[in-house]
Amino acid sequence: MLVIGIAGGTGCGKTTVVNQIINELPYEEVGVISQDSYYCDLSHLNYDERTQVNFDHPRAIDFDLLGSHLQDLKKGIPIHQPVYSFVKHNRTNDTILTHPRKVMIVEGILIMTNPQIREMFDIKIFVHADSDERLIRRLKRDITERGRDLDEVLTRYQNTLKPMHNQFIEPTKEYADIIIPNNKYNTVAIDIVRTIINEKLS
Ligand SMILES: Nc1ncnc2c1ncn2[C@@H]1O[C@H](COP(=O)(O)OP(=O)(O)O)[C@@H](O)[C@H]1O
Ligand SMILES: O=c1ccn([C@@H]2O[C@H](COP(=O)(O)O)[C@@H](O)[C@H]2O)c(=O)[nH]1
Repeated sequence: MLVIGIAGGTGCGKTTVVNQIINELPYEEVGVISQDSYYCDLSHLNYDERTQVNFDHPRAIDFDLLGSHLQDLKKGIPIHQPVYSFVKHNRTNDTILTHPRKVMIVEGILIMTNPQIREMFDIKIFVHADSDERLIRRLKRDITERGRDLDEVLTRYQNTLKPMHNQFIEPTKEYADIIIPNNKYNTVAIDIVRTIINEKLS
């Protein structure tokens, strides 16, 4: 199994890049794991308390569960990937049965901050977009798709997103084998990654 880690700040385009990569690749050969599925279970907190959580700090992620799921997949064992609700700020009761594939892509802002998880990646990719571009994209996405308003996104950006990005996420760029500039759609970089995957699959 080839495990590819794709990191980068919020709104840089990780999910979009993953979808572009797997588009046109054989469905049964490639699987995706999202770090968002591994936000810690916050059922012990009420909704208002959950809105105050710093979701951009590594401790927000259940890396133990992510690590054991990756180990299982490497051994050929299917996993039940949790499903997260950004509207409720919590894990749902649903899971997605995720089968091991020849290529597994793991994407998320903090996946390269954890040394054990980092070591599991055969290829490490960092997607870069400038912070103003990321903020604009996040504003549009969170308002249309994640039930937020302008004030929520800007307050969270100032209080946690920006400082956590600078402290934890941006420094993981140094671990990357490939950095994809993504201020604009980057079809050349996508083609290169797809070629690498196709070589593995052939
Ligand atoms: N290169 C790009 N140019 C313009 N908009 C983009 C680009 N890549 C992604 N987007 C848009 O930005 C938003 C955030 O992208 P997404 O892939 O969800 O980022 P991430 O997963 O890194 O948070 C989405 O609405 C997406 O359509
Ligand atoms: O309940 C939550 C959990 C996370 N977030 C924010 O999500 C982003 C990470 O997702 P991307 O798709 O990479 O943008 C992170 O910046 C958290 O702040 C949230 O808003 N609510």
